[in-house]
Amino acid sequence: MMKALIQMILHDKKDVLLAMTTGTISGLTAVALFAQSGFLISKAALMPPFYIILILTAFLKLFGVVKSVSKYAERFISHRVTFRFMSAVRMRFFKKLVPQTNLLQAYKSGDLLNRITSDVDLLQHFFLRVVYPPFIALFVFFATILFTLWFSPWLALILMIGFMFTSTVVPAILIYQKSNTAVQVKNAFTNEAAEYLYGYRDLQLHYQLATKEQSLQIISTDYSRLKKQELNREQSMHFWNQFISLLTAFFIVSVGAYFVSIGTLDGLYLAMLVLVALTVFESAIPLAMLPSHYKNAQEATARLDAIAPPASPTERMPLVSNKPLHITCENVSYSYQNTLHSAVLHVNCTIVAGEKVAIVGPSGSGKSTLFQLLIHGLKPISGEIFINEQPMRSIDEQELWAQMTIQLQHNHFFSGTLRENLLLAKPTATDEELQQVLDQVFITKSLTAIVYEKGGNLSGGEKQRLAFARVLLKNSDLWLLDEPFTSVDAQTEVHLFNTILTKGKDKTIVLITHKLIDLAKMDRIFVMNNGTLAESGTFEQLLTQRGLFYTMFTQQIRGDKK
Ligand SMILES: Nc1ncnc2c1ncn2[C@@H]1O[C@H](COP(=O)(O)OP(=O)(O)OP(=O)(O)O)[C@@H](O)[C@H]1O
Repeated sequence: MMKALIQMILHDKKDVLLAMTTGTISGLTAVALFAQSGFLISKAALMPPFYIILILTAFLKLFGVVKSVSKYAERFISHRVTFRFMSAVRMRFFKKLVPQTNLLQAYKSGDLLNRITSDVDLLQHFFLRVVYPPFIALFVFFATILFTLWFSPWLALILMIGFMFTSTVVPAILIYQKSNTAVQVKNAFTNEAAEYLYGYRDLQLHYQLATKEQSLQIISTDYSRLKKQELNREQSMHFWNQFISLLTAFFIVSVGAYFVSIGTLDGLYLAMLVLVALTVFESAIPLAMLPSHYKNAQEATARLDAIAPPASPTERMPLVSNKPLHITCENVSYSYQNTLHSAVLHVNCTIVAGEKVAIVGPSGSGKSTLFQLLIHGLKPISGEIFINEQPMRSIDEQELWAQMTIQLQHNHFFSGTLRENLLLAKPTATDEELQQVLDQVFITKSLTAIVYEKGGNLSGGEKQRLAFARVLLKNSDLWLLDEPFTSVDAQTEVHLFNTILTKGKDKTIVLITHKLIDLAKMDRIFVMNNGTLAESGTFEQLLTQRGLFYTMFTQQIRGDKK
């Protein structure tokens, strides 16, 4: 991705060039300003005609103004490049991140948050502190060394040695010393903090709060210590830079004084050359921190790359068919990352348009995984799912989801009003329409009722009924519902199940459920077991078959009677 970062920066070639030019002008005029001051002091001591002093002072003013204006322009332009660059980085990252619906399963949420915020933000230093400071330092030093060469090759050599030390030796030491640990510890700290916050209530109930707090405290102390070490290292690098600059000035004074004494250098220029040497190192100050910023950027990009592998280059096509949708699974298998067994294995099935299919099976048999595959939340590891003969993976996702009405096991509710949360499913719905669906799902709250973030003030059953209200509002031709009423009381559940059948009379419906009693009303039942589609058929067929469905059904009936 480092190459990609450079390419993103180069999108703004004109501004990059302008920032470098203004930065170089600012560096050069700073040197010229001090050179001129040194020269003016020496010249004034020789009592030249007044107009000479006047001209020299005018130049001093000119350099001062140019330095300030060019510095301002450099800051302005370089930050403009950085803002555009950051926006491109964020867009690139989010474009890859958003389609990966299973990210929270693969990463801890604290870790993910760290990558989204802190890793992306670390890259803001990439242009400002890594890419262009070396160019400016190089130009300014090169011009200053040439300038000094005009007066004395030896003094130019001293300046060059000083530059070599400050631009290569000091940063090289920093590269050698910098380790990855601070980033890793920071990550561990964020993870621990996120788990502490999410699990606060459970930890409290199990008397484990103090233990967790202790481990959080230990990681936090480790992190602070490492940050302090990093800061110390950076400060020592600044110190060495300053030291080299003063040492160079010292050698220039000593060697220059010697040359003046033997008459190979005019004493008039000595103060000027010393001030030049002191000033030119200012443009090298950012170089001390360059390796640290470079390494940070490298680590951040590696972490971002790890989470967001390049999107598959396959072109997504629109859903071409305008016939009612039917779904076909051909030998579909899926296994989760870092697991040995398949959650779904060699599933073959067809769901024809208008059909009502229930997917049932023991807990952990692969129902939800198959559901996720059907809604394109997961992509099969092998096999293919077709929508009207068109491979699902080739269809534009937005278009696909526009045709599907999906109710997940857990649905999100945003902080706002009930109305706003319902409009998500149908932005054009009138209040009358919204009120109607609320009545159909037996919600008595008003449309203006406040909903907390994540539906914190709603009961489990209310959340499910509101999610179902969204289904009724969206009302596309294909409904996919994953255990929609597990938290709803038995009587309301029967009503809502009937609503599915009446309102979805002409729809294709796929319903995952544990409740087997009412399934006679469904056209077909798929029975999952250990990831495979063990049985399929109508309610009567499956009962006559006396297989897994029959066993589950009789057990459930017995359980209900007890
Ligand atoms: N994110 C995940 N990472 C790894 N394994 C997973 C993940 N999600 C599910 N599994 C595993 O995949 C298998 C199928 O899980 P799935 O959730 O599809 O079952 P299910 O039939 O829907 O179960 P339930 O009825 O309890 O919801 C199980 O063995 C489960 O442990």
